[in-house]
Amino acid sequence: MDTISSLKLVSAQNIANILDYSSLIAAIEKSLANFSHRTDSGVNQPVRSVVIVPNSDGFLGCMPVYSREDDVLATKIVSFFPRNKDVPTHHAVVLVLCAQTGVPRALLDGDVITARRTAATSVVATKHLVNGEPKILAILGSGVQARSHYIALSEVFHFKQICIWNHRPEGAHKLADEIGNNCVACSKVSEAVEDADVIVTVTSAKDPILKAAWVKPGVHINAVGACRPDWSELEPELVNSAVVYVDSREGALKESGDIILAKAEIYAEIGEVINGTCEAKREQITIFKSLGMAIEDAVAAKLVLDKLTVND
Ligand SMILES: NC(=O)c1ccc[n+]([C@@H]2O[C@H](COP(=O)([O-])OP(=O)(O)OC[C@H]3O[C@@H](n4cnc5c(N)ncnc54)[C@H](O)[C@@H]3O)[C@@H](O)[C@H]2O)c1
Ligand SMILES: O=C(O)[C@@H]1CCCCN1
Repeated sequence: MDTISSLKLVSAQNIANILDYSSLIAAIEKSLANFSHRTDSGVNQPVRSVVIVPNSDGFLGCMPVYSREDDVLATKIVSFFPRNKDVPTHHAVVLVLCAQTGVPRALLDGDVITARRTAATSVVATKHLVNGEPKILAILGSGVQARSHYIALSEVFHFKQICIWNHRPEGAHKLADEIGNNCVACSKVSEAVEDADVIVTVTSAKDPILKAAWVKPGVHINAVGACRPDWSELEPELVNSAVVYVDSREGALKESGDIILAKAEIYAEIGEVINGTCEAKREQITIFKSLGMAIEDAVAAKLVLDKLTVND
């Protein structure tokens, strides 16, 4: 048997056409809840293993997972080279294997999956943690995740205004032009976030860009960048003034500089809020620290493969 010739290959374009946010958000919400059941979950997901590539700031992450409920066995391989200029900074593939035999079944482009499942995860966290009906969204960063977060959050919430800041102002202006008339590019982070009900940090910053003094009481923050233990996007005072939620406690304690450097207390996993075992403290400043989990990629890949099978 030739493993390669029997693999189904699924392109980015194909995935972009069929992976809709409404199904994805529902699937991600279920998987986050299931993951946080731990011993009863039937999810076997080690913390991502990371290989550092010296002198490039780059790294390679391997993200395997098995989920009994989803009947899926998969692994994502993702690289992140933040200094890339002519090619994107992130590249990924998702390999799905038969959960009964281990036979490799499909290899999917991982770029669209990563962009959409990360944004869908932030949507789920925002739904559970935002205080009231959010009207103003601030996005810090103007790359791939900034775009997917704008699209995914706008599917669920109706923002009157969107404020974009980027460390290179031309990036913020370009994204603001793409989004249109209820969107402004801001030259300072403080200006972008001062009235925001929801803030998304999606930068490659290694040092804090967002400060406690700039945000409103009760704001909800999705902190999506800074995935290394010595990188952070949030000032420690901000992290320690908030109620901190994470995707995975083990992942956050190993990888999140925002939490490790601030010596912050993790209140709950977002799955524990969905399961009703921990409270959503909506009136306080809430931070959802997202590092990204293999289960998110696996359920997204499964959605794609299920839709392809139906259409075959
Ligand atoms: N939590 C998750 O599941 C998950 C998944 C994918 C990506 N990410 C992270 O989200 C972040 C954004 O990813 P992306 O795919 O949009 O990347 P991208 O390269 O498309 O965009 C990066 C953005 O950060 C800005 N930036 C670069 N250096 C900066 C600096 N020193 N200070 C401030 N801003 C800077 C760039 O101008 C750009 O707007 C990255 O940190 C990435 O690793 C997280
Ligand atoms: O979960 C992910 O896919 C990403 C990869 C890059 C670093 C942060 N997390």
